[in-house]
Amino acid sequence: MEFPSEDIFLMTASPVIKAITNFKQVSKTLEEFDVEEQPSSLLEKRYPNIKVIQSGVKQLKSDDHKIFTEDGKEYIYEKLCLCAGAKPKLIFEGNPYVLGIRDTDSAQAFQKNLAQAERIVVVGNGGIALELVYEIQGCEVIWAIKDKAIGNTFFDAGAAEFLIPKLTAEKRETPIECKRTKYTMEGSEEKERSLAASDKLGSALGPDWHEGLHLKGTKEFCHKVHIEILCEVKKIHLQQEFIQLQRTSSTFPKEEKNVKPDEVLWPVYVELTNGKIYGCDFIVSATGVVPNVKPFLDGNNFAVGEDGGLKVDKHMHTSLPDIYAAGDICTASWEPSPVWHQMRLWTQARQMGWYAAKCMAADTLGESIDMDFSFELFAHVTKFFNYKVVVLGKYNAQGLGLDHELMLRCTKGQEYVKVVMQNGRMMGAVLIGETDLEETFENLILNQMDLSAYGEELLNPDIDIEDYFD
Ligand SMILES: Cc1cc2nc3c(=O)[nH]c(=O)nc-3n(C[C@H](O)[C@H](O)[C@H](O)COP(=O)(O)OP(=O)(O)OC[C@H]3O[C@@H](n4cnc5c(N)ncnc54)[C@H](O)[C@@H]3O)c2cc1C
Ligand SMILES: NC(=O)c1ccc[n+]([C@@H]2O[C@H](COP(=O)([O-])OP(=O)(O)OC[C@H]3O[C@@H](n4cnc5c(N)ncnc54)[C@H](O)[C@@H]3O)[C@@H](O)[C@H]2O)c1
Repeated sequence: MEFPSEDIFLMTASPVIKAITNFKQVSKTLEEFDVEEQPSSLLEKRYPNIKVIQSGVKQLKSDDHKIFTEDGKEYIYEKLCLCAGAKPKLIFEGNPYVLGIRDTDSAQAFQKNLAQAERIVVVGNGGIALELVYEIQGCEVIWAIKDKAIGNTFFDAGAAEFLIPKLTAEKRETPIECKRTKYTMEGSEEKERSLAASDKLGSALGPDWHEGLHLKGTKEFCHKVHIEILCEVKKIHLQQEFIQLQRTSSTFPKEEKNVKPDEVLWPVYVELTNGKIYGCDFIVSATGVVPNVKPFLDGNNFAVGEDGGLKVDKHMHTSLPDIYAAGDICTASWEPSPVWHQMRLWTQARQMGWYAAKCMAADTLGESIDMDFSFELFAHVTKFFNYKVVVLGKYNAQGLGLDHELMLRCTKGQEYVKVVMQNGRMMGAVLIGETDLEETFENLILNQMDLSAYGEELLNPDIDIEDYFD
């Protein structure tokens, strides 16, 4: 707290605040922490100059340095940091059978619907879809993806193949403990939580969000996932519409894989661009996010990135005076390190928030500030299909064009190691399983040492690679 005598207002639409606890720097850039929901009074007690105002911001007048909240109040700021996150980018938004997952309310609504479901369709191929298809039990999942292989935001086809057997496993394994951010709800008060209106945007759930949920449908089996590749959703037909089309159009496609007796109908039918139709109880749209900029744009001439976020420079400053932004709402618009890119993740939101605060303080004091080290290398640790997953740098050769080489090491059911090399330098890596390679590879990517002489030996499991580079 650099300015204990200044008033700091934390304005939030959510009744609880998220606090980071047990923060641990696992390596130079990989970090591990718990995220807890806490009543705002705890923060106010700890820092008396912070006041939490629980009301959504409905308007910003940047020319007047004023913001207006939904409870009819207005506030003047000297410096403002916008951290309003993102919203799910839903397909067929507004269709009552299409659900998104973002905050506690939407996750609970999903759980409730799943408890009555026999079959659902999951659309999307990123973090949420990967977690869902693995966690859901007792409900058939039709997983519709645009790509050839699963998990396109994190993996290539090789890694996808390594992971697939876990989806056909009969039994769920005991979850592994791994170094990744953990999400708990300790300290939050149920009473407060239930007051949150369902149309209000709460905080994104983040890591381990499904651990407190019971993700089970009506059946007794474990996984039953059918994957439809290279397709999108063309149309969603409600039951009545579907019956009508079946009756009147001789060319209308037949429903695939009907698990119910012929005369029993599904509430909703999904028509895919590959011509197939699946009946289901509901659809989950896990199709990414859009920055939540709407309340702030009207009347303010922000520069906005291609992904819809508020553009920020290397000091987290937006294009408007005294307004900064951090986390999912912003689009990093500085010239990034060759091995860093933005991804809307907890870790980056925390790093950006921390660094934005330092930039705001430095500006106030008229001091200069260097870019935070965390933006030197993209580093993320998570868990998919009960494997520890570490992704580093340009792990999918993002932006490297054809000018790169891949090296692989894979032991079925145990580990998958991929490194991305360019001109003898390591540019990125995907590590699945307990590889213990993250620190060494992090160093090799950061120091850009010429590794040409080592060739394939880099991934030789019989060599202790750490000794090589000490
Ligand atoms: C299901 C799910 C699982 C995820 N899993 C992971 C994971 O395993 N690892 C990982 O790194 N990341 C994960 N993420 C991503 C991560 O949760 C987000 O990147 C991160 O929460 C972004 O932080 P943020 O502070 O920018 O936004 P948020 O956490 O969304 O917080 C935005 C805050 O702004 C408030 N707000 C919004 N509009 C207004 C307004 N008009 N006025 C006032 N307040 C407002 C909201 O109430 C909220 O409190 C996951 C996301 C989801 C949805
Ligand atoms: N373990 C983790 O690290 C983790 C887990 C869950 C979520 N997250 C983060 O939370 C956020 C939300 O997750 P998400 O899975 O919704 O987003 P995502 O960005 O990870 O994935 C979106 C997926 O939807 C696909 N898609 C986009 N439009 C589509 C369309 N019209 N039809 C079909 N597919 C479409 C994309 O190809 C991509 O596969 C992301 O920022 C993600 O990184 C992270």
